[in-house]
Amino acid sequence: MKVTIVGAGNVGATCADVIAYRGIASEVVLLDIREGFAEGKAMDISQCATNTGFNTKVSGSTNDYSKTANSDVVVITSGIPRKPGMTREELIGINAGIVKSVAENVLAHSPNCIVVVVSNPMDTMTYLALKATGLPKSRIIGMGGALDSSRFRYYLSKALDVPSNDVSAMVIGGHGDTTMIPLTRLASYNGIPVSQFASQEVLDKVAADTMVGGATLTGLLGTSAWYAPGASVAYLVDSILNDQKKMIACSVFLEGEYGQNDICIGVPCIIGKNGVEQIIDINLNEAEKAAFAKSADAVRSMNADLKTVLA
Ligand SMILES: NC(=O)c1ccc[n+]([C@@H]2O[C@H](COP(=O)([O-])OP(=O)(O)OC[C@H]3O[C@@H](n4cnc5c(N)ncnc54)[C@H](O)[C@@H]3O)[C@@H](O)[C@H]2O)c1
Ligand SMILES: O=C(O)C[C@H](O)C(=O)O
Repeated sequence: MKVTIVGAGNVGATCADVIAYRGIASEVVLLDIREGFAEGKAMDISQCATNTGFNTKVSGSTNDYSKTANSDVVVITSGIPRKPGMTREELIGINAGIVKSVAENVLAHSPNCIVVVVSNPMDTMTYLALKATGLPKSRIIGMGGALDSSRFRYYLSKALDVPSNDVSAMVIGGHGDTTMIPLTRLASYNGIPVSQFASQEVLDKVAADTMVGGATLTGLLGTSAWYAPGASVAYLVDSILNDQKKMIACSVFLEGEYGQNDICIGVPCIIGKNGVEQIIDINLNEAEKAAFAKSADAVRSMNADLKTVLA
C-alpha cells in the first residue's frame, strides 16, 4: 500500500516516520516544493530502518508528482503553520491556494486515492479540497478530531491521574480554538462517567484546556505542534489502509446529519478501506446541539472566504 504525504515539514515528516516505524504502509512518498528537503527527510527516516526494524520504503520528491502515482492515500500537510498569538483561521489566505493546487496535482496522478487534509484552517481546507476536486465525499477526510480527542484524553488523564489509554473521550465540531466541542458528558474512565471522578469545575477546565491545546503548544514551541498531529494522521491512515473500521472524529461533508448541510466539520465516523464508511449521528443534548450549530456557523462563515479561490 502506498501513501503520499505532500509537505515534508514538521507534521508531514513525523507522519511518515510513524507510518514507517509502525509498518502501516509498504511505501511512503514525501513531496515538498523546497529543493531536496523531502529527499533529505526521507533519507533520514530510512536510515532508522535497521535500528527500529521497519521495511517500509520511504522516498522524497521535489515537486515531482509522477513519483506519487497510484497512491492509495494522499495526506496534505503543505502550507504554513501559525505563530504564537495567531488563530488557525488567519492561515487561509496562503493555505487555500496551496491546498487547491496540491489536491488537483495529486488527483491527476492518483485518481482513486483517499485524500486526508491536515493543513489549516482544516475544516475549510477539507471543504475546499472537496469542492475543487469533485471527489465523492467518502474520499475526502479532514484530520483534526483524532488529535483534539487525544488531547482531551490527555487532559482528562491528568485531571483524574489515570493512564490516557484508560480514558475514552471524543471532540467533535470545528478544529478551532473556539469551535471545538469536547463531549465531556460522554467521556468515561473505563466505561464509568468521568463526572464520578472529578468536579464539574475541573471538567470545565479540562474542556477549556483541550480547546486551546494547539494554541498552548504554539506558544511553547514558537510554531504549531507536530508529534501528536503526525501520530494522529498515521492513526487515521492505518484505519483506512488496514480497513480497521475505527470510529474516529473526522471533518467530513454533511448532508443532513447533525442538522447541517454543505459543510465539512468534525463528527464521529467509521473509517475503513473506502474512506468514510459511515457517519455516526449521535444523540446530542440541547446544549451540545446548540454548541454544534454555533460551531458550524463559524466554520461556514470561514468557508465563505473561499469564494475567490473556488471561482
Ligand atoms: N489538522 C491538524 O490537526 C493540524 C495539526 C498540526 C498542523 N496542522 C497544519 O498543517 C500544516 C503544516 O504544518 P507544519 O508544522 O508541518 O508546517 P511546516 O512549515 O513544518 O511544513 C509545511 C511544509 O509545506 C511545504 N509546502 C508549502 N507549499 C507547498 C506546496 N505548494 N507543495 C508542497 N509542499 C509545500 C513547505 O515547504 C513546508 O516544508 C499547517 O497549515 C498547520 O497549521 C494541522
Ligand atoms: O494549533 C495549530 O495551529 C496546529 C494544529 O491545528 C494543532 O491543533 O496542533
